[in-house]
Amino acid sequence: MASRSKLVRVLFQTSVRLSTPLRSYCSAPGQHSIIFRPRRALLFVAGNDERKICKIPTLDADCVVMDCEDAVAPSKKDEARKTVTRMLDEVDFGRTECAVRINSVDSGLADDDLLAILQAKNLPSAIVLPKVESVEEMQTFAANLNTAVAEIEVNPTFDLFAILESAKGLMNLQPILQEIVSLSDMSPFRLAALAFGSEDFAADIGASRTSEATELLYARQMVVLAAKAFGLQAIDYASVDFKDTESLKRQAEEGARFGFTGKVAIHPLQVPIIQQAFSPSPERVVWARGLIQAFQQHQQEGKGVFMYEGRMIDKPILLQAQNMVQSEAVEK
Ligand SMILES: CC(C)(COP(=O)(O)OP(=O)(O)OC[C@H]1O[C@@H](n2cnc3c(N)ncnc32)[C@H](O)[C@@H]1OP(=O)(O)O)[C@@H](O)C(=O)NCCC(=O)NCCSC(=O)C[C@](C)(O)C(=O)O
Ligand SMILES: [Mg+2]
Repeated sequence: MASRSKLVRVLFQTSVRLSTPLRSYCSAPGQHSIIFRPRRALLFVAGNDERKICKIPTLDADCVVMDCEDAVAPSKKDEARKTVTRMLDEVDFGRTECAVRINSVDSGLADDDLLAILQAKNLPSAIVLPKVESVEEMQTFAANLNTAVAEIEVNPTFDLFAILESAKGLMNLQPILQEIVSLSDMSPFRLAALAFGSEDFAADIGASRTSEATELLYARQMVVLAAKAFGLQAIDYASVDFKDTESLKRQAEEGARFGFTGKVAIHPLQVPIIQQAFSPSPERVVWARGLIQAFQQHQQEGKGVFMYEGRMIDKPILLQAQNMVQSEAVEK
């Protein structure tokens, strides 16, 4: 157990670090900044599957999520923790960001996951927390992460991706997110993304999954709304039929139109399709640049609203164009 003085030091240092302004890459109108790091495809891989993890540097994914949760059988949890910890130090993931999905707070396994992962010299930049359902769980998670971080020499700050995957979690979404944001003032994490766990969610509400995903519509839109209200990236569901690349393209493009900023991937085949769907097309970027220029010109002439390429333009459309240009710049 860490001494109280070390815990206080960690809390103080963490809050100092978190007061540093973050770069932003896009923002919803009148809302907070959303973090700059593009996370179009989050490629999951079982934490105990060393062969697949070693392939990650060749796959050009924005982010890999090494999983200690549902991709790992109960009897392999310890093996997964050890493999993930070793892979963090041994594999050069190149441009791919490293995240680790720990087990849910109520599983009783999350603490051991955290303690194991924090033994790595190269810590992951993000922790993925599944099955978020209550404010109390978030308090437990923050306390346990603070304790685990107090045991090590370095003072990391993790991006946190919360996964919403139950009816209870959906009903409690706003207080949960509020609690995470306020806990992050005193903890070594910063809430960065809200993801939707469609498979657990469908099981929880007794829905049957379809390719059109109409049964998920309300929950997905709630996830996007909550993410935008809290200035977070919004990560859409995993399309589990990975051989059906045509449906994946349609589903990913729909997610991008809904306002999601990325999508879970489970197979290498899905990565380029998802990343393409969540990148603005060159034509749209040219359109956005022209619009921004025209907007500035009209502003100088004292006009707030004007026509551009046959469409009425005002401030919200300008903000959407700015998002497009900025996200294209960071994805390069
Ligand atoms: C489906 C599986 C078993 C088919 O695996 P396979 O080996 O049978 O497939 P393959 O087509 O033969 O694979 C081709 C090559 O790609 C490799 N490969 C294949 N997949 C990956 C991968 N992910 N990362 C890196 N490499 C991968 C694979 O090893 C192989 O290379 P090789 O011949 O040289 O060995 C495999 O793709 C896999 O394990 N995917 C990840 C599954 C996973 O992590 N699931 C949990 C996340 S989603 C989730 O939990 C739900 C959620 C959010 O919580 C909720 O909605 O509720
Ligand atoms: Mg799940």
